[in-house]
Amino acid sequence: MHVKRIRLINFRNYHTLDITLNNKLNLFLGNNAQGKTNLLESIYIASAGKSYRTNRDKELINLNEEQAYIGLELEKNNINKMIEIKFEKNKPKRVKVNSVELDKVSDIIGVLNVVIFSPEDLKLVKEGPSQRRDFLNNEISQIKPKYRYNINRYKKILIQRNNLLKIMQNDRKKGKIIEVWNEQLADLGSQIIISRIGFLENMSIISNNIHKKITGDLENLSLRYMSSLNIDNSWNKQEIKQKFLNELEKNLDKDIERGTTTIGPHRDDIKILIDGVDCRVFGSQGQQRTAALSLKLAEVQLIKNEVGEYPVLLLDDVLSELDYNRRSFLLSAFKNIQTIITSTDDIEFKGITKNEKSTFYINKGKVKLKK
Ligand SMILES: Nc1ncnc2c1ncn2[C@@H]1O[C@H](COP(=O)(O)OP(=O)(O)OP(=O)(O)O)[C@@H](O)[C@H]1O
Repeated sequence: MHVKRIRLINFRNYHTLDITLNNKLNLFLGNNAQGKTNLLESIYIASAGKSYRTNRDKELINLNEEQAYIGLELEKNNINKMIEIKFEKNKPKRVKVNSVELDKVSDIIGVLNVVIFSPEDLKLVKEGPSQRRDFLNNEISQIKPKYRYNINRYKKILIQRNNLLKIMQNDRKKGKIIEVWNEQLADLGSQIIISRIGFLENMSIISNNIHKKITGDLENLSLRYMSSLNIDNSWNKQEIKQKFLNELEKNLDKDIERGTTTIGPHRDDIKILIDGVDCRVFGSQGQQRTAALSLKLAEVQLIKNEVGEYPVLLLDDVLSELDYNRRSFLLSAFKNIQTIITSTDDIEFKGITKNEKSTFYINKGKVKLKK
């Protein structure tokens, strides 16, 4: 799939933008704070329905304006599609696909698949568990819309259960309804865990293949789902659900005392192992970055396997963060994928014809194509 055209009106520091992209490589060059990341963000929003930088849509509207617009034309499976998103201050955003308004913004997920890679992602291995959970949630949602639904429902029920736990701190009798929340949490939670374990099994094989190529066959990468429920990863849904219910009951006193649910998929993590050793604890900084790169690239392959087409790859100023070997690998691995790269400095690409590359200059929210 590829993005053909992007139109922006009053989006962040863009007043009006209308550009046609190359099917292969697009390089956006500009100094700091000119609008490079803003442009990638607009493509990401057309894919996910929301930004990865902020939850407040009004920040996306130009500071001096009341409304903003993202219009994106794409081709997927040889069919043209048009995504349009309108933002208005103090109103929910509206999303249209081929001129038909969607009931729910999240229904946009899956129309355009993108993988975004920024310097922050290189910290995926090093950072705390919430980053890795976000990674799982975002990636699985792109492939399985039902997963997104389950996660959203789970989060809502978790909030209700936690509110009840706080009420129970003063009056335990008021907690009769907790069993209803436990049942729903365990039902959705077990589905979420099953999806994550399945996803990681695939991801482990693909990311290891990539990791071996980057390291010249020197290292083996593997991934393991680490559940706070102490389950065996081979268990079926019913077994996980029963264990979750038992653990919720067992931990009730602790949960009431803390006013929060202390176990469940919202507390789980991924262990990233190099040659069987936990890379987060024992890996060098270089190994952690390579592992993160392997995971991100595996995501691209996984989407291709599930959706049948490669996603669009967005590289936000990430090339300057990689050494020569990793950079060459990244660029050669995905020659046939539409790639949109931002950078402050010009980048030399080998083996790419003139027609396969477009270079744009960004200056204060204005974009010019290099002739
Ligand atoms: N809602 C908004 N209205 C107007 N300007 C905005 C808005 N949001 C962000 N900006 C401005 O957009 C500019 C460009 O931001 P962007 O993050 O795209 O920079 P960049 O080109 O990627 O720079 P860097 O190389 O430093 O990452 C910033 O100066 C920022 O103040």
